Amino acid sequence: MTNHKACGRLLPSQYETTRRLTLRAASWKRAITSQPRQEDVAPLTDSDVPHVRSVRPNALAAARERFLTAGTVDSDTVRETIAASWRRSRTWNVRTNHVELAYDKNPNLESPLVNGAAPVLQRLREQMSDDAVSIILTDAAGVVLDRRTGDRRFERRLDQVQLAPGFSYAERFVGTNGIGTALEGGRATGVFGHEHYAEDLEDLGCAAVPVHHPVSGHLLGVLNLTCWSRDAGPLLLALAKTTAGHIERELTTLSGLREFALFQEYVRACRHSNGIVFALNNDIVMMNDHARQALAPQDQSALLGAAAEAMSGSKRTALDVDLPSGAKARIFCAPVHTDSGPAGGVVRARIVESPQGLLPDRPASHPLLPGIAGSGALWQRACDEVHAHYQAGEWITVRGEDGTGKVALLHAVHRRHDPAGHFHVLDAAEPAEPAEPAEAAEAAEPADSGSGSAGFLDRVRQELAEDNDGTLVLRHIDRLPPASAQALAVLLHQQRKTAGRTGRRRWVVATHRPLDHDDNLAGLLRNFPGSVEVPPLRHHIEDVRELVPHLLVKLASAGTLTCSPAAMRLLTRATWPGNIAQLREVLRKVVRRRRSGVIEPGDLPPECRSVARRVLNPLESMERDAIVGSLLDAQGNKNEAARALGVSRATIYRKIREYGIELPQ
Ligand SMILES: Nc1ncnc2c1ncn2[C@@H]1O[C@H](COP(=O)(O)OP(=O)(O)OP(=O)(O)O)[C@@H](O)[C@H]1O
Repeated sequence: MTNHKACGRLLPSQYETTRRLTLRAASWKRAITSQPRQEDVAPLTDSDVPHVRSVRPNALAAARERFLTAGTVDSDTVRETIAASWRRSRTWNVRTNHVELAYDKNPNLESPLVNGAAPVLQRLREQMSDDAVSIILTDAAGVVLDRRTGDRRFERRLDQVQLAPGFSYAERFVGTNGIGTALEGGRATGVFGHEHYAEDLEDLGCAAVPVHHPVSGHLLGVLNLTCWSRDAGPLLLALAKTTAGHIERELTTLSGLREFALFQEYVRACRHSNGIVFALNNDIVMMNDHARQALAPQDQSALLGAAAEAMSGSKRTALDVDLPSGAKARIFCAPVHTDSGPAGGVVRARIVESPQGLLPDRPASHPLLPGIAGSGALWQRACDEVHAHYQAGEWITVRGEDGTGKVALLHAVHRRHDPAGHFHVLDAAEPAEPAEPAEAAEAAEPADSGSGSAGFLDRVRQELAEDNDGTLVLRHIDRLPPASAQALAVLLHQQRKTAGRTGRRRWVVATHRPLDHDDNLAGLLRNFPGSVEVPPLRHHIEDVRELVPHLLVKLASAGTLTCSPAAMRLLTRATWPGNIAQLREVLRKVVRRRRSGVIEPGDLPPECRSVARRVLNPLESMERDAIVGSLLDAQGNKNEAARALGVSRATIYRKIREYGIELPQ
């Protein structure tokens, strides 16, 4: 154990040395106020500000000891952020008594982050003069890229704990610490003294703030300030936030110049080519219409991947790429440079071979739909059918279990053709707004009393009366009482007649669950000549692999959250009775606790733990549904269910075991 650690442990009075703290605080205040645009500093929240000053350090040390020996956390002493990080550190089996890290001898020191941050770090270093504070920049994996320290003794201390260029301070290697915990939580984080998981770090205080790309929002790295724990305080975090803000502003300027240069080259290439053109760098992809039409999504990804690799050599390159569809493309990559470094590159591509023989630039068979994910056969069929009905202007019903993505699919088709057009959803399940008692008594139709359907009919009437083109979705029409369904049928019938006369084109779609019998809705359904079925998620379970990253990007916004193979295995084996809506809800719960890093099985809520033993193909999951349905009809009597399905008793027992079917007693 070093002397410094001994100081941190044995001399708690040092924590209270206000004179020294005041001196440091004055120096940091000077640095904060001398930075331009001070008004941009984000306000400190309770959870940002360490309360280690109000908690006695030996109480914190005792709380840490209790956690390490008994696994219990004293919530009065330990902040929730720290307790959560301690638990993660324990799951990763991080050593508590010694810091020894892997060394990356070639970290990327030419990245836009390093270039953009350099002048900001230099400015701050000059303002901090000889203070024992280290200004540290890491990449998104926590690998230290740049470290600037005024005080030699303090610098030697950081070398001892390998807080030095090339070493990763990710939580999974070091446990709770400013850099790693800020990366895990995706937010500004201070970690002070005994809050560190590793004993070696308990004499240090760190304030770390994630730095994001100003255009893509991707996490680029972390700006971290480290000092002796006894000197640390809320101002350290304020200064770290200000500095991270300045780095992001530098990046905005640099990336604006780079992206503009890339855009100019892209437009030039599009003008001179009537084929496929891409432009890309680490943060953005531009693609012409020809590329979107001619290539299936998986072929686009393969081409982009090959082009990105080819351009890492920063020379003009031509190469042939085998695509997942079986086609072969020839790509020509031209890197684009600016004074401030590489800006990406422009790629022109030609399909030179296709599975059917020579068929250049074969159009993609499925339309690309914005904002949704999924390429499983049943899901694609639903997409194609809805798309075809939209193009024909034919009114349809879209049926499917709750949360299968009916409205999401309609919105995507609408956006593909008419992105600026009017898209309106009226929900029959939504309660009516409360009316004034007198009005309500007058307005209520006898059959609708007590339901929200009167309000729904009014909203439909009002929407139809407005002179809009675009798309109108009537959601959950199966929840309407019979009289309201009839009234709606009359309303829509009149609308169709009027539209026929005036030629006004509004696409009306109704969504509902699968119907056992449609007597109540028969009149209403006659207004919709077409009908499309959206499959339950378990029938296109392979799409979970596409849906998870897609939904995580939306839910975690700024953070970069990925799913480990083990967690993905659990997600693809769950049965998802609530379909995509349930998957989204599960991921939302995960994101609430973790904004970046990797999702492990332990991060998933319990509903994902009871799963089939393997991924079922669509046919198998339909078979499982049929068995479950008939078991439910037969109140769990397996013989009766087997008879109804026309299979033997042995078969139904085998299938129940194979599919892991469990019915409530
Ligand atoms: N293919 C998809 N890709 C991405 N997100 C999707 C997809 N399908 C559905 N979602 C998301 O899942 C959630 C539920 O989808 P949506 O509301 O469209 O389902 P629904 O079938 O219309 O629901 P309901 O049965 O309640 O009417 C939404 O947040 C939606 O954005």
